[in-house]
Amino acid sequence: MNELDRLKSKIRQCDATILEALLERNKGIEEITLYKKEHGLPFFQREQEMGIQKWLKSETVGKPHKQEVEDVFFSIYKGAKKIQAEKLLDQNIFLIGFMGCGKSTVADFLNRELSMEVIEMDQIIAKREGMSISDIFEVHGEAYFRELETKLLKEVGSCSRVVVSCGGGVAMRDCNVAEMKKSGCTVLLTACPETILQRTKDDHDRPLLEKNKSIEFIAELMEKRREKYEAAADIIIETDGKNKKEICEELVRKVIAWSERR
Ligand SMILES: Nc1ncnc2c1ncn2[C@@H]1O[C@H](COP(=O)(O)OP(=O)(O)OP(=O)(O)O)[C@@H](O)[C@H]1O
Ligand SMILES: O=C(O)C1=C[C@@H](O)[C@@H](O)[C@H](O)C1
Ligand SMILES: [Mg+2]
Repeated sequence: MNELDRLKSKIRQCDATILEALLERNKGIEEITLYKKEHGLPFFQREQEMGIQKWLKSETVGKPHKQEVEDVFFSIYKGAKKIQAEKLLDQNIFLIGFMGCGKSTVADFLNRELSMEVIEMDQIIAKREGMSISDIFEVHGEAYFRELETKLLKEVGSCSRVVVSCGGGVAMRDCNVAEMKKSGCTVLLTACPETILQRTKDDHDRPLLEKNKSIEFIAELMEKRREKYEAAADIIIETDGKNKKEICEELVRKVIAWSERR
């Protein structure tokens, strides 16, 4: 064996070692996820993740190719989140509910903690149309916007394991509800009018609320919508007084239970 072949063989040996360790690691992630699921333990442990990252930083101090090594580990950590998500959920998650109930917040958390892809319906529609939701309402009217929502939901049907942060009015149309139920679980987030007002009072991108920021208006619109929201929901989660981690823990548990009941 010449020198070059010997060096190449060393690299191949390293690859085999990395591969074996990675497969073993991934298996460990699956086992931990199942253990947590079976024993009702929390899925989201930010402190633990911070600890792992701290360990990595301390281990790579002064080592060659520090950044490259860290990049690989971050990719492994992200992959581990995906493995966790695959073990826990096997359908799309449609987050529905009144403006400000926390759909985008919950979607963002699931993206960060389980590496789940997020579809922000309002954002996608605004980008496609090249104008804000408020402008779409003003220029083309609400009916036009509602058609765009239905069209987008049909497209989402071909995705798997995505989190869809729906527009607040999506559940009002029966055809939308039927579309969501074809590929996933509909999760209704609720909050009382006082909480909604508190959460939305400083924003200006909700045309239906813009000139109506009062408990009375919110309570009335919420009441008008309640029946439709509840009929559309596979799962309901009350969000008042809960933080996003608590809501997402509840969400994952309830989606698993719903999925097992089916
Ligand atoms: N559980 C919560 N506790 C405290 N604040 C929250 C919670 N959930 C969301 N918020 C805050 O409330 C505001 C509205 O939340 P968010 O944008 O997620 O609502 P949304 O349901 O996506 O609204 P929209 O239907 O208008 O898109 C944000 O400022 C967010 O940080
Ligand atoms: O509740 C609603 O009807 C709406 C909620 C927002 O997400 C936007 O989709 C739009 O402002 C309409
Ligand atoms: Mg939102």
